[in-house]
Amino acid sequence: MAAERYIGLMSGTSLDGVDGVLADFSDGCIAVTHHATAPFPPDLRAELLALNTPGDNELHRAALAANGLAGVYADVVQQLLAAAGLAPADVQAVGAHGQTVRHRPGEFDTTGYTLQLNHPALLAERIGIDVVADFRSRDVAAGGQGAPLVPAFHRALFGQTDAAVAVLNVGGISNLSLLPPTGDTGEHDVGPVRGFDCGPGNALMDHWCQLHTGQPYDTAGRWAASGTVQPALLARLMDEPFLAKTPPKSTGRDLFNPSWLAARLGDTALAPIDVQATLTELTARACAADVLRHAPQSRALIVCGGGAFNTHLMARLSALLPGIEVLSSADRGLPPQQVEAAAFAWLARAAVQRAPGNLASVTGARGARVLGAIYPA
Ligand SMILES: Nc1ncnc2c1ncn2[C@@H]1O[C@H](COP(=O)(O)OP(=O)(O)OP(=O)(O)O)[C@@H](O)[C@H]1O
Ligand SMILES: CC(=O)N[C@H]1[C@@H]2OC[C@@H](O2)[C@@H](O)[C@@H]1O[C@H](C)C(=O)O
Repeated sequence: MAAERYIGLMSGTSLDGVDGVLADFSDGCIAVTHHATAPFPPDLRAELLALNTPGDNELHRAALAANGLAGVYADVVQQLLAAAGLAPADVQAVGAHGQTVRHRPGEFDTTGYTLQLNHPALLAERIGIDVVADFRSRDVAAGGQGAPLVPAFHRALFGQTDAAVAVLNVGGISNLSLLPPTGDTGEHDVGPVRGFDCGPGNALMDHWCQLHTGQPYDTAGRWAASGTVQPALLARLMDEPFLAKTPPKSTGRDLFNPSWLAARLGDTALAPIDVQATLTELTARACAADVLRHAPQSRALIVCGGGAFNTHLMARLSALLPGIEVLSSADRGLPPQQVEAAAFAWLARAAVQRAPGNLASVTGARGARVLGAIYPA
């Protein structure tokens, strides 16, 4: 059988840069064969971050930022082709997520919108491979949240026939997929896959760490681990209505941003190290509470996204979830930083095959929809 290769490109809400994977879907399997990354140039990162907040001359700035993003995406694709010794014609399509700068589904006129900056035409022009982009807007048009989209992929990759498992992605924002046992006879024996955004992942921790240590993130959570959780602050953070909201639900930097944190910190003078400890505890508690509320029967919690490298966060999740094995996705065959990019390779393939990519049980859309728009090479 001819090789069926797809590339997935993800740049998420952490804004740390682009992860790309080359995946081979021959024989119905998902095999990630190569991984490449590229950090954002500092100016581009600053502009993408700034575009998350209303500002002057946004249309012009967004268009130029999208050009810059396509350049970084193209570099990652070239790295993958070079590492694999492949030509553009050897790859069926590239799934390019784009950079979410606003996410307001179901708001305003009730349809609302989700906006991922991207320039798929420019990317197709640079790499000579079909590009699939704009994965979220069709689900929003169908009344859904447009996010999270990874649960269908999580099911394909991590679903077990004999046990319920949960998959937690800790990127800038955290999201959970709840996978019932697929059963020997097929899926959905014990209900549909569910999934939703839990709340903050690394975004607030990264912001605080950068502000007070100059480092982009708290490596292994060591700074947080040496601080003391502040109960009053934690209670104010946990009081956020989004955390208690019933799914379907999704969020982003529109809500969990430095202003949100500043409003809850108020004038209280706390040691920065203790705030970091408290922010890490917020992420751990919000995610653990969701597992216990929605899928306490889960046998395992498989953690992916960069947060899986935060040893302190992983230890807190384990402590808060007795009886549930908390493990990195690496222990189930795919390193944490590759899972989302692999999901967009998988979603690109779905688009090319005109197969639905969303799960209405997750996003709340009126039904299954083919996601994305194809820009031919
Ligand atoms: N060694 C580490 N120790 C602690 N945290 C880490 C480490 N490595 C990465 N991280 C965290 O992971 C983040 C990047 O995660 P990831 O690449 O999954 O984010 P993302 O793609 O922006 O995610 P999403 O789209 O899910 O929001 C970093 O910003 C940092 O907070
Ligand atoms: C609108 C948007 O970009 N959402 C992202 C974000 O990052 C994590 C969480 O919030 C999740 O809902 C989603 O990403 C993953 C890839 C998803 O759609 O499943």
